[in-house]
Amino acid sequence: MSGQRGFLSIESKNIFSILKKWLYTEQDIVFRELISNASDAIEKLLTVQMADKTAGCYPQGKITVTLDGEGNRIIISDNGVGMTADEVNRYINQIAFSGAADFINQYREEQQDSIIGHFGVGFYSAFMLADHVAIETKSYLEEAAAVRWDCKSDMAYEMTTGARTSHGTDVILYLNKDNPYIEKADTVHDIIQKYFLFLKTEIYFDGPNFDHVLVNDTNPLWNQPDSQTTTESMNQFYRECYDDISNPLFWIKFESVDIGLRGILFFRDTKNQTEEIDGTFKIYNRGVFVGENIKELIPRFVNLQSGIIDCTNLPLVVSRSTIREEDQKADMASLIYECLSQEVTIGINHLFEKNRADYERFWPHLNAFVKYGILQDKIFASVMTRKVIFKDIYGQYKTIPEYMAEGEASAGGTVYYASDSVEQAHYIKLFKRCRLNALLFDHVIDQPFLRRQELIHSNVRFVRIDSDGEALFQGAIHDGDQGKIERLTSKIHHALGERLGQMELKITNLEEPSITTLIIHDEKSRRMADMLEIYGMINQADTSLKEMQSKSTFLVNLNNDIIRYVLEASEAPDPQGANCSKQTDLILNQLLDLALLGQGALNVEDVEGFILRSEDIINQWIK
Ligand SMILES: Nc1ncnc2c1ncn2[C@@H]1O[C@H](COP(=O)(O)OP(=O)(O)OP(=O)(O)O)[C@@H](O)[C@H]1O
Repeated sequence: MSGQRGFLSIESKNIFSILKKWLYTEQDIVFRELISNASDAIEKLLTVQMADKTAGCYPQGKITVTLDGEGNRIIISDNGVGMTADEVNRYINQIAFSGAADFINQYREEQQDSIIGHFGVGFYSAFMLADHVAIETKSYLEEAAAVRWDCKSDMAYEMTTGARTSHGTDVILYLNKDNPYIEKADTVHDIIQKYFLFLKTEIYFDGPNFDHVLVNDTNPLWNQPDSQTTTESMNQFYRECYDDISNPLFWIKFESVDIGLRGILFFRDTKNQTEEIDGTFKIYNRGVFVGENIKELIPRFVNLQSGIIDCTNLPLVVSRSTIREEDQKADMASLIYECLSQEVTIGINHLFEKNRADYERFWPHLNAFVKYGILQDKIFASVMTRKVIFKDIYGQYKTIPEYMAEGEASAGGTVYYASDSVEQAHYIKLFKRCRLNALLFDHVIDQPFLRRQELIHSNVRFVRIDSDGEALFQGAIHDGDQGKIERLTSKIHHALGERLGQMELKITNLEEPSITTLIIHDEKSRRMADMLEIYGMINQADTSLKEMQSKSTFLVNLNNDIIRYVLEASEAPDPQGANCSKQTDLILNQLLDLALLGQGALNVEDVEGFILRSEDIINQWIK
C-alpha cells in the first residue's frame, strides 16, 4: 500500500479539544473504550460466521492487553473483524458522523465527568494517554491487505502497509511521559477487571509480574442455568463481589427477554442494625461495567439491597453508530426500573406465599425494605401491602388482615398497636391480662407506614395501646351504680383537686377486676401532641404541656377491690382517731400517680409527693 497522509476531519477537532479538557480526570475510560471496540469486533465476526455458512471457522475470540514498560506502550489486540483500508478511512479518519458531533456539542456544556463516564467518546479517547496512537489491522475479508495507521496528536495521520498476518486489530498507544500507568501493572489489571469482569470474550493481561493472566469471568452466575449454580457458588460470588464477610440471606435471579435484562438481587444480612444502609447495585451492559446505583434504573427501595444487572439495551453507553433519541433512552431506563420492581415483587411475594417460615425468619432484615418499598413503589405496594407482618404482643408474626380476623381487640376495624414496648409495657401487660392482642409498630418507618395505611384503608383505625381503650375494656354501668359514682366522684375531686387538670373523670365497671385506674388518651389529640413535639413546638420533658394538648381520661374501675374499699371507707374518724378521709385521699393520689407512672408521664414535681406518700404507707404498715 502506498502511504496515505491526511488531516482528521473538522468534527474531530471538537472531540480533541474536549479530550484535552478531560485529561487527568478519568483516564481509565481509555481502557473501557478500546477494549469495548475490540469486543465489538469479535462479536461482529461471530455474527458474520453465523450469518454466512460458507464463511470460515474463526478461532475463539480473544483480547490481549499488553503493558510494555520498555517500549513505553500499551497494546490492545483482538482477533475480531479487523478493518480494510477503506474502513479505516471511513470509521477512523472521517469521524464526521454528524450525530456524534451534535451529541458532543450538546453535552459539552454539561458536567464533563458525567459525559465521559456515561457516553463513550470511542477510539479517540486513546489520545488522553498517548501523543502517538497506531493501529495495525487486517480485515477478515479474503484478500484484504493489512493496514497500519499512525496519528500524532497534531491531527495528521499516515496510512501505510501493515504487519498483521491474521485478521484482527492492535491498537498501540505510545504513552505520554506523564501517564499514570506505565509503572503500575496492578492498576491496569484492576481497571480492566473493573470494567470487563463479566465480558463474554476472554481478556488476557501481559505486563511486569503478569504473564498472560486471564482477567475476567466469561460465564457469570446470572447466565448459568439454575441447575448449575449451587448455594456455595452464589454465596462466594456475593462475598467477593460486594466485599462482605457474611453470606446473603437469599437471592432472586431474574431475566426479562424482552428488554435483554438478566440479574441477581441479593438480600443482605443486615445483622439487625436498626438503621439499614444502602446496598450496592452494579450495572453492566453485556458484561461491560456501566456504573453503580444509577437512580434512573434502580428503584430506590431495591437499592437497599445489593444486586447486579446486565442489560444488552442499556441506554447509558451510546454507540456513535446507534445514538438514540432522548425519549427512547428514558423509556428504556423506565422499562428496566419497572422490570426490577416487578421481579422484586414476585420474589418477595413468592417467599411470603410459599415459605412463610423463612419470610418470618428473614423479617428483621426485610422489615424496613418491604415497608419502604410499599411507601415508594406502586407495583410493590399493590401486592405487598397486605403481606407486611408485625410481631404481636405475644411474639407471633401477623399480617394486619390476620390480626383483624382474630376478632377481639380488632372489633370495629381497629388495630391496636404499641409503638414502644418499654414505654408502653404497662398497657401491654394489661392487654395480656385481658387476653387482648396488639401489634408492635416499633420501627422508625412504622409511623409513616401507618399513616399511609390509614389513607388507603379508611375503614381501619390504628389506635395506640394506651389510647381510646375504654371501648376495649368494656365499661358498663349497672342499676344502682349512680349513687356510688356520685360518692366516688366527690371523693376523687376532694383528694385530687387540681391534679386532675384537663383530664376527664370516668367511673365505670370494667370486666377485668384487676384494673384499678387507667389513663387513656384520645388517639387524635395524642397524635397532635406527638407531632407538636416532633416539630419542636413542645419540649419533650414538658409533660404538663403535652397533657394539655392531648385529651385524656382518668378511668376508675368500680369493679375493683381497692376502689370498692375507697368507696366504702367512712369519712368519720375511726376509733383510734385516725382521719379516714386522709387515708382515702392518700390512696387516690397514689392511684393517680401509678396510672401516670404506667403512662411514663409522672411529672418531676409529682415524683416528690409520690415518694413521700409511699414512705407514709410503709410507715403505716410497720407501726
Ligand atoms: N478494534 C477494532 N476492530 C475493528 N473495528 C474497530 C476497532 N476499533 C474501532 N473500530 C471501528 O471504528 C469505529 C469507531 O470506533 P469508536 O470507538 O470511535 O466509535 P464506536 O465504537 O462506534 O462508538 P463509541 O463512541 O461507543 O465508542 C467503530 O464503530 C468500528 O467500526
